[in-house]
Amino acid sequence: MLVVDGLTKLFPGGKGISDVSFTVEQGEVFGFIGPNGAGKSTTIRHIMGFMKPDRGSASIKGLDTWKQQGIVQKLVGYLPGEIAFIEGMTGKEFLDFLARMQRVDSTAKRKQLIDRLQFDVTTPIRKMSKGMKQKVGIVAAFMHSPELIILDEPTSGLDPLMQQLFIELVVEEKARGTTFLMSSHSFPEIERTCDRAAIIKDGRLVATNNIHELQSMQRKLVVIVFEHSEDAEAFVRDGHVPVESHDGRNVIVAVQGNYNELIHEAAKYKVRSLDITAQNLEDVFMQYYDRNDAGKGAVAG
Ligand SMILES: Nc1ncnc2c1ncn2[C@@H]1O[C@H](COP(=O)(O)OP(=O)(O)OP(=O)(O)O)[C@@H](O)[C@H]1O
Repeated sequence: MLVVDGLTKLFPGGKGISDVSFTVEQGEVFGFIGPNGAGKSTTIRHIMGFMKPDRGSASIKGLDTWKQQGIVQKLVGYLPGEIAFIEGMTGKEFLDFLARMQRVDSTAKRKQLIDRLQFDVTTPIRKMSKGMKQKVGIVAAFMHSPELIILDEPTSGLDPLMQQLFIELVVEEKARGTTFLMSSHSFPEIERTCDRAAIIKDGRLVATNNIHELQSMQRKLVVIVFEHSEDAEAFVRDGHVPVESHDGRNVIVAVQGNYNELIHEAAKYKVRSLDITAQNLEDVFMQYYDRNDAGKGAVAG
């Protein structure tokens, strides 16, 4: 669906992106993660055909996004990082204006999105909060049911409830076969929606990974508090599960995927409480990268 190949753009002053390559398959949700200034928006602007690369290319369904920007932009729903609205319009007028350009009857879908995002579309845009404007932008990107939706930091400005709703919208659209590319600062958000993700730092991709594979590699630390310290000692002595630490009635166990053994062993004793904390997925991502690609500058699929 989307192929980014060696995309390079150097701005005066030396910032920009260098040799960025990745592909997004049809029906996939692909995350693009990186700190401020890493080059996410620059890459996305090239993919949208707004900028001419110094080297390399981006193509959507085989069409070069710079050379055939008019056709390409019609195929895509786009939420920019900073939305430039036309001054003086209400949300409704802006969406009507876009709908005329999109030339698709999006009335029903638009109404459904507005109902779910819960905002007053008749408010003048200049009076809207950042979050409300973001909602208008999300409706604009989704309403014409494009095959590919490109979102530049879609949840910035949204409260936690709306962030959750946004994730549900992405999951529903994905089930209908829509392809997504979305940039984010936030690993948890990417983790909840994406199949694969790429990390970009200082204008270069440092790793691309399958999120589900990373999740299965994620270690969980389980803190078990036993009713009696003798039980904790016996549990540790049995040695059936890898114990990280033991102190009185408290035992911390590291688990990677296999919970049955732990449940089986712990159930032999009286457990007072049990807490689970997950290893940060970003750490897993970087550990995986260090192990597989360190020094090679290569990208893991
Ligand atoms: N038109 C431009 N002229 C000069 N420098 C630019 C231009 N656009 C972006 N840059 C610089 O290129 C780098 C990458 O910017 P970009 O906006 O792509 O980052 P980003 O990853 O989207 O960051 P953020 O999360 O802050 O939006 C930054 O250092 C930025 O200052």
